[in-house]
Amino acid sequence: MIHVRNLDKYFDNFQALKNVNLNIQKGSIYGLVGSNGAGKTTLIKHLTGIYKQDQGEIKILGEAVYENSQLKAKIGYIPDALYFFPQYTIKAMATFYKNIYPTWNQERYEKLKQVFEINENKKIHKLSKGMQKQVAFWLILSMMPEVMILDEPIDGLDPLMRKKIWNLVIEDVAERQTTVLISSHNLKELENICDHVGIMHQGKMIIENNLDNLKSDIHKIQVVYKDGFPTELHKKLNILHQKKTGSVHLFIIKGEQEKVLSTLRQYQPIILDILPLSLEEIFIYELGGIGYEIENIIF
Ligand SMILES: Nc1ncnc2c1ncn2[C@@H]1O[C@H](COP(=O)(O)OP(=O)(O)OP(=O)(O)O)[C@@H](O)[C@H]1O
Repeated sequence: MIHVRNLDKYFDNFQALKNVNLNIQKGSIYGLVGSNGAGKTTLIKHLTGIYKQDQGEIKILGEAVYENSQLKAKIGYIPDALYFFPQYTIKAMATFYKNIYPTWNQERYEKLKQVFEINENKKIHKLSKGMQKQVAFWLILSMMPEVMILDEPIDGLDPLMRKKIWNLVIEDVAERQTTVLISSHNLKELENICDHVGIMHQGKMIIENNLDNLKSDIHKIQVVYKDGFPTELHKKLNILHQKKTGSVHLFIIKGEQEKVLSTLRQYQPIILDILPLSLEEIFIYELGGIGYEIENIIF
């Protein structure tokens, strides 16, 4: 559905995107995460046809998106910095959308009034930041796009509204096989709704995978050995992080789970537990593994 191949983008001499690849299947909810300045918004602006790449290929529904207005009409986009026409009310903005997007669904717009509970005759620029985000979702959900691209979409929304909106997005994906890309620093929420994740850092896509596969390749393990941790294990395992509390060693180890466990078992541990690993932890340790200062990561 969305395929990006070897994408490069320069701003003057600065290379913001370096050989980026991205693949999103139809009906998938894809979480795009990364360190600050990694290139997420720049990538998204290519997917929405705002920027033209210097190198590489971008295909959405099999077509190039740049200067392709027919394809753009199938893509619903919530940018990180929202823009509405000055002086427009919600109703006027909805009419504008109705005229532009052939898939606009007035019935849905009317139904969603009950979810958002904002008077449609209000001028959008007079609404709070969070309410403006709600309006953006109200409009995008009513335009029934094939693809939704959401850049930091939940910033400024209260927890209840975030939950309501995610439910609407998930329902939409289930009913219509919408394809969704969400860029966010809120990894806890992304983890609950995404099936695939791409992690960016310094202009590169460093990992792209199904969330379950990502979790099956990295493990949090608590282990206790009678005579302390056998030092030779350091050579046999890909340890991304470790911490010792009393006799308990906590490790983040990359690799196939069975192999990791059998290696640890060779030295007869007294305790060997696998603990659940969150997307937030995967993000921290994967980036830590490529030399990014863990302390610098801002969520
Ligand atoms: N129009 C531009 N001109 C010059 N440099 C730019 C421009 N837009 C982005 N950049 C640079 O490209 C890099 C990537 O920026 P981008 O906004 O894509 O990052 P991001 O991953 O979305 O970051 P954040 O999580 O902080 O929002 C940054 O170093 C940024 O300064």
